Amino acid sequence: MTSSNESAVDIAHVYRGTFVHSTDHTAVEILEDRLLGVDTEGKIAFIGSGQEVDSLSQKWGFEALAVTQLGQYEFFMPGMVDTHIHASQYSYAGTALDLPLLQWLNTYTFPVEACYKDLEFARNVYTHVVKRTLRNGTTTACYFATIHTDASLLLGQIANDFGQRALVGKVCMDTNNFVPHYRETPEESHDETNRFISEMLKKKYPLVRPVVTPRFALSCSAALLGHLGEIAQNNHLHIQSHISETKEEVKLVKELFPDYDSYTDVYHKHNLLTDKTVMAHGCHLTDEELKLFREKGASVAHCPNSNISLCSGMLDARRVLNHKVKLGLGTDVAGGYSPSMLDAVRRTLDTSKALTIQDPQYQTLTFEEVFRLATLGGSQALSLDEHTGNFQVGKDFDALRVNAAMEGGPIDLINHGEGPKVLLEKFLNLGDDRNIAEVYVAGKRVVPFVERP
Ligand SMILES: O=c1[nH]c(=O)c2nc[nH]c2[nH]1
Ligand SMILES: [Zn+2]
Repeated sequence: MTSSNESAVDIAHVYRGTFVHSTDHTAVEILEDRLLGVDTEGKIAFIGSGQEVDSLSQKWGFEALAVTQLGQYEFFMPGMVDTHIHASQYSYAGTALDLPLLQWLNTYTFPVEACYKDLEFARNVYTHVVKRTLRNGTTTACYFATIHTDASLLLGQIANDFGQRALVGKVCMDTNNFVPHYRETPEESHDETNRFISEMLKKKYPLVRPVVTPRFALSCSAALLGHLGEIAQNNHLHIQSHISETKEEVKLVKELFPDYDSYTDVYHKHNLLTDKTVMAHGCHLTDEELKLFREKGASVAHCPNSNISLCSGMLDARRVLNHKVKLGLGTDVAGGYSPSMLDAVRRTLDTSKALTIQDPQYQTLTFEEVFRLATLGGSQALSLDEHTGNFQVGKDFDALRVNAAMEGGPIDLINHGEGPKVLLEKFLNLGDDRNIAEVYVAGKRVVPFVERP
């Protein structure tokens, strides 16, 4: 759909209908009867009123007849951002939730992760997790893989092939006394991280990047943490890890790193707390630690399903927001049993309500706020908000075409006259992948999947 037009860019697609998104000022902004144009690079070129279709088509050089019109119960929302998911744990998602974190790691997680030496095993699980998350509306995922470089590179390739925006981390761990066959030497971890980063960057994937991934302080020697901080700093890379998920873990970190002010300080002193760092959980962070997060621009990935499933704790998300610490949501498969960000939205609301039950004065998160955490908040938590997170001209078009009334879907009744805000609320609380008619990443339709030879 290109022709001579006033502007320098060519328009590839134009959509007309309702757009629902978040801004810094408004948790849910509803844009009704808008025209949104996507250029050939997949970026949002313009947003205008539907009434102005003729003047906009002249200005931008598209055929008014080629505009895609959304239906009455349809809307576009930004793609969701899963700020913390273990792709490698997807094989046992939905099982093994009967132990606390550290026993859970030793009993279920490490033995399974050790299997990713086998690239065919890895290919099968990684293909399923990328497809499942995309189908459920995750346009951006921040993945943990395993310690295996080649399998981690394969995850990057699969995300790229299916068109998902992703940060992919080769896990680093040189300490594991319980399952000693699943660990690296400090030298291996350092060298393989460098190889992982350089091979990943060589691919020049448009939407997939490496992320430096120390598993957590209990799995890494101080020397390894120091090396990883240096690698991240020298290459301006993202960093992900876990922090203060359980009280037992916090206590052990204190014993293992007695010379540090706090768990957060352990990462900070090793240059691992930056404005490109996302730390999962943070249930037991102190105010002092949250202040350090804020100062450094580091973010928290709230993983409520996992926090409840492993009985780790309940993150007080309101406190994190009050500290002005960037906050996103994570499924944390497989400590969290669901790969769907809609589940993360619901568990975030449940946790907030449980905190209100404990203290009626507690300011419960609203569904609008949680919608923002799942979209714009997540993009900010991953420092990707220049590219994605909402419908702002110049950002990539990462979007879900939601049909709240999809035939055969889980939402039976929409009352006469209910507007887009109610459709959004119903979708967040009742919807599933049947309501997600299409998924776009950087302007490209990635769901429904195109059958490949
Ligand atoms: O929920 C979690 N899942 C993990 O795999 C992990 N590793 C360290 N800490 C962790 N927490
Ligand atoms: Zn995790």
